[in-house]
Amino acid sequence: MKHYDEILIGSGPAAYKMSNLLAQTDHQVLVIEGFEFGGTCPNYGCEPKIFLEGAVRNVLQSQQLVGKGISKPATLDWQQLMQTKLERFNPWPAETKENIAKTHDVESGYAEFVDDHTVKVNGNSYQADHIIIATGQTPNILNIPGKDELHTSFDVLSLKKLPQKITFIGAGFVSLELATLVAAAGAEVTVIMHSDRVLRGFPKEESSVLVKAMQDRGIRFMFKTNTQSLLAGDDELVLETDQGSVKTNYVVDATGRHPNIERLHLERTNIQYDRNGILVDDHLKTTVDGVYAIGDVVSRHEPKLTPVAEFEGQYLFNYLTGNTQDTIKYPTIGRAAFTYPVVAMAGVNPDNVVDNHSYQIKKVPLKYGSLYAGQNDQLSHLTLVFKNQQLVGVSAVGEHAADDVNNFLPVIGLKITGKEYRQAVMAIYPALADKVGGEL
Ligand SMILES: Cc1cc2nc3c(=O)[nH]c(=O)nc-3n(C[C@H](O)[C@H](O)[C@H](O)COP(=O)(O)OP(=O)(O)OC[C@H]3O[C@@H](n4cnc5c(N)ncnc54)[C@H](O)[C@@H]3O)c2cc1C
Ligand SMILES: NC(=O)c1ccc[n+]([C@@H]2O[C@H](COP(=O)([O-])OP(=O)(O)OC[C@H]3O[C@@H](n4cnc5c(N)ncnc54)[C@H](O)[C@@H]3O)[C@@H](O)[C@H]2O)c1
Repeated sequence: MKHYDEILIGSGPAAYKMSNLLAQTDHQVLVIEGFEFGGTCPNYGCEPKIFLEGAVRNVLQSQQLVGKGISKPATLDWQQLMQTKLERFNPWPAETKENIAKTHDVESGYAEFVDDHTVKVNGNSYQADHIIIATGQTPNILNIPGKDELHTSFDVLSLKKLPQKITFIGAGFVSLELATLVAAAGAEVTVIMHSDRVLRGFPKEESSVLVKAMQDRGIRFMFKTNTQSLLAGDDELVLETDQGSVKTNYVVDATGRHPNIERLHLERTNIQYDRNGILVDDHLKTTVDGVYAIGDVVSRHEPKLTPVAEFEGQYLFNYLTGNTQDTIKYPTIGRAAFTYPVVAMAGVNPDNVVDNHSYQIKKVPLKYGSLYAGQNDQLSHLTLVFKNQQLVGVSAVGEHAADDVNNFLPVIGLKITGKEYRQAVMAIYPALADKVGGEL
């Protein structure tokens, strides 16, 4: 049986980061990928999503400026946009595989464990000093009658012809981002959620601004609604809910994602997991010596995002090659829903600040600045959370909310004061970052 230094199971951002770092060593490495090389983010996640969002944002911005300098708003040609997207993204998995194969052995196929230290793929068994599980997550599918008719984000991001009526179940990142895209392209969109709010984990105020803006563009929200079945009608689908039926042409299940562990056959091993993923210690080691887990498949509190997956890939490389013995420590993590407007945050959520004299919350409307007013952006605002005068949280809603939050991140992560920031940095004016020094 062939023995490697490292076996990487999966080739998404977590494993790809490690694979690239290991390529600079003399380690013998095997990378096993069951589906598209490169994983979720570049093939059917962040990257195609933000690519499509580029045109969508232009269209929505132009609509916002009608009567304020633009006489005719732009319109979106979904088929043309999708064709452009497919031409760019279709070659990526093969190119990624080719790139990995320059320095490592590769297997296309789903890996499974035979025992604690043996992995099998395509009928071949392998062992390694270190086996790294980086298998990510996959969309949930509701267990309702008609579930075979449900689509996922994967389908939407390659949808060649836009259905007239599209319904999303769930109101998290995936649902609201994709609803923004297809609604801008002309689909009639309904978002159904079982709770009374969208984007759990983000501040209520910013999330409510987003819902109002989406409703103003004609997107329908059904709160506190439970989906019961999806039935084929005469010429439409009928989604039955406890609040009545919804006639639609296409239904997207966006009720969350779960760790990709079924195919690994962990029951043949002592590797433990829970519903959030594989259990690891502070060195990302599983409950079996020599076996590690990184990326979205890990059970942890930190959000399941590409930069977090890559950070773990980098950390584990450093740990396994003896560059560090430290336990993993996560930096301040920013996150955003790329809706229109964008909702973004990092650090302490103002909703979680209990009445405590050491905290101060500052609200900063942005619509008065010429940069925002020139785009007729009436919604943008920032919320800053200070603890004993130190910035510990920032959230924002607006067209530029992701960059606005990014601009404040170093202040939180490096724990610097406003005085230290202003002494060290003078940002370009007028631009997004120019407000950081002034607001601290
Ligand atoms: C629609 C969408 C939009 C997103 N947008 C953003 C965003 O804007 N910003 C952001 O930070 N994050 C975003 N994410 C999340 C981001 O894609 C993930 O956090 C990231 O891809 C995680 O990387 P990973 O390497 O852990 O897993 P993945 O990228 O999921 O890669 C895991 C790989 O393992 C493979 N695999 C699974 N089981 C096996 C097996 N048994 N054997 C071999 N291979 C296997 C899979 O096929 C897959 O290729 C988005 C996700 C989605 C779905
Ligand atoms: N911009 C980004 O960074 C980005 C974008 C997309 C995905 N992601 C990553 O992918 C993960 C998954 O995103 P997601 O949107 O699929 O999940 P999510 O957990 O963000 O949202 C799931 C939604 O489905 C609802 N829901 C759950 N069960 C339901 C049920 N039975 N019926 C109706 N509604 C139900 C939840 O209340 C929630 O609104 C995110 O947590 C994030 O880590 C990130």
